[in-house]
Amino acid sequence: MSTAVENIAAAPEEADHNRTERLFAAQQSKALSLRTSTAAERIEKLKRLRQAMFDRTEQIYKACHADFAKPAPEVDITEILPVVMEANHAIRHLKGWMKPERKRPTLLMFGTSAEVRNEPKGVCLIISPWNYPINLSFGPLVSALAAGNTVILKPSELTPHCAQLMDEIVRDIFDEDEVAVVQGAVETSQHLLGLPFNHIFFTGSPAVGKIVMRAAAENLTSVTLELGGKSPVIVDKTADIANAAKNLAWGKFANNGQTCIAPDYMYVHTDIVDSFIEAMRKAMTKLYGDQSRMESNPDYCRIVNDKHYGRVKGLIDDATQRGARVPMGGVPANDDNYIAPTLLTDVDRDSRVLEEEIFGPVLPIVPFTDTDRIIGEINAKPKPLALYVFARDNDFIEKVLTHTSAGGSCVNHSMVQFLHANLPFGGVNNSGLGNSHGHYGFKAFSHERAVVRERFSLSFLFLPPYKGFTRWFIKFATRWLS
Ligand SMILES: NC(=O)c1ccc[n+]([C@@H]2O[C@H](COP(=O)([O-])OP(=O)(O)OC[C@H]3O[C@@H](n4cnc5c(N)ncnc54)[C@H](O)[C@@H]3O)[C@@H](O)[C@H]2O)c1
Repeated sequence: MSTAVENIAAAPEEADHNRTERLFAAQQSKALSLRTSTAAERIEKLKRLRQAMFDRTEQIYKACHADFAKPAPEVDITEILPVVMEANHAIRHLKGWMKPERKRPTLLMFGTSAEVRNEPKGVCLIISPWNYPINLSFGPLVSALAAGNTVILKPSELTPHCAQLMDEIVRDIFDEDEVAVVQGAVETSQHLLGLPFNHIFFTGSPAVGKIVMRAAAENLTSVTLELGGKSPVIVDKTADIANAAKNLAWGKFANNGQTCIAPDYMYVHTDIVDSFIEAMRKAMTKLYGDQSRMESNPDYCRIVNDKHYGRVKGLIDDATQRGARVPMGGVPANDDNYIAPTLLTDVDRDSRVLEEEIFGPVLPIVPFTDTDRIIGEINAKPKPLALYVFARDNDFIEKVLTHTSAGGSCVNHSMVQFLHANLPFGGVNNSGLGNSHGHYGFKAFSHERAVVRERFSLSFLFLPPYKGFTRWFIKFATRWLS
């Protein structure tokens, strides 16, 4: 049997618009019948998707490796596990999530009963990025299906082997009027954005997020935007340095730093900068072996393509030309998009590496002594997707958390907020809009419909003619019943 990985040459560059429109129309009518779908029916679909993750594990490894040399254990942790976890969580809780939530009447609404019903939004579009191609496509798909929707999924064209494999998986386990993959690049994406979807779930850069939101506005389509940006780290002098280095080395260099919530730049208290760099060196050697042999370590993946390799190398070059030092890593001559795990110090404040989202294995270190000053600097930038703080001093931690804003945070760790199924995952302003994961993901793909049932309320007393008792009652209600 030929696999998706072998078939990749057949993948179209842009989708056939006629097929896309046929799919959309078919899904519109299917979505109507799915309004009455039961928890058991939805759970059966989630189980199919979960099973595919196990049945296709070897193909997923191959596709991720072909796209950016992603190591199999990292595929397990960051592609397969999150999808299986999302599915398991939804399967466990879906019945409860689907139940209408009863609401107690307020004084003014005495004599009514009320509930919030979570109804499916309808036909949903999921547009995903390349950096966790399977996870960030099938994760939202779990939430969309749990909420009873139909879905068109547009994966990234930059990870074509994964896109082709997902197309094959979806064709295998779903009817296309329920779930379909539409492959293609920018033109395909923009054509899809012109259709009147009921919800768009987009994961990608803030720049494209704005394009998506503008297109959605044309149809007043609701959006969830999972975006990116520069996620700061603060390492206080009270931090457990070895622990901070270990957790940051993993958080930063897993997936080669191509993670939306990767630590982007780091404030380290001046008193501990030298020992922190030494601890990072040790932590990296422990995780990925000796620096000189890291290039051949199969656990260390690659930059996705030449364009991004050139971009990340350009950030390092710009910083070093402005006087930055490279205490660890750098860019050896090579032809396979390898950049060593790199630390930068003495970085000029105007360097591009401190301005643009790095999205690669480069970590600039900025020493600090004045906490208020760095809080001010963080608040002067667009709100980040993640902010990490390492300290033993609880007052310090509390100060950082209360005086900054971020999509999510970890204290004394990095990245693990993504794996907590009971927490919302999302950004704020420039880093995103709305949430995903677990119950929050289910809500993103549901419309919360308010339903009031009249029994014996006093609302008839508001009806005209507005004279005598009615006038008195309106004033009474405004003062005492509102
Ligand atoms: N918040 C999150 O959960 C999350 C997760 C992963 C990545 N990200 C962010 O995504 C970015 C990296 O991913 P990327 O490079 O794939 O992002 P991207 O925005 O370039 O592309 C994302 C998707 O949008 C499509 N697209 C690209 N240009 C488009 C256009 N002009 N019009 C319509 N569609 C277009 C692409 O085909 C792709 O499917 C980073 O900024 C990262 O922080 C965020």
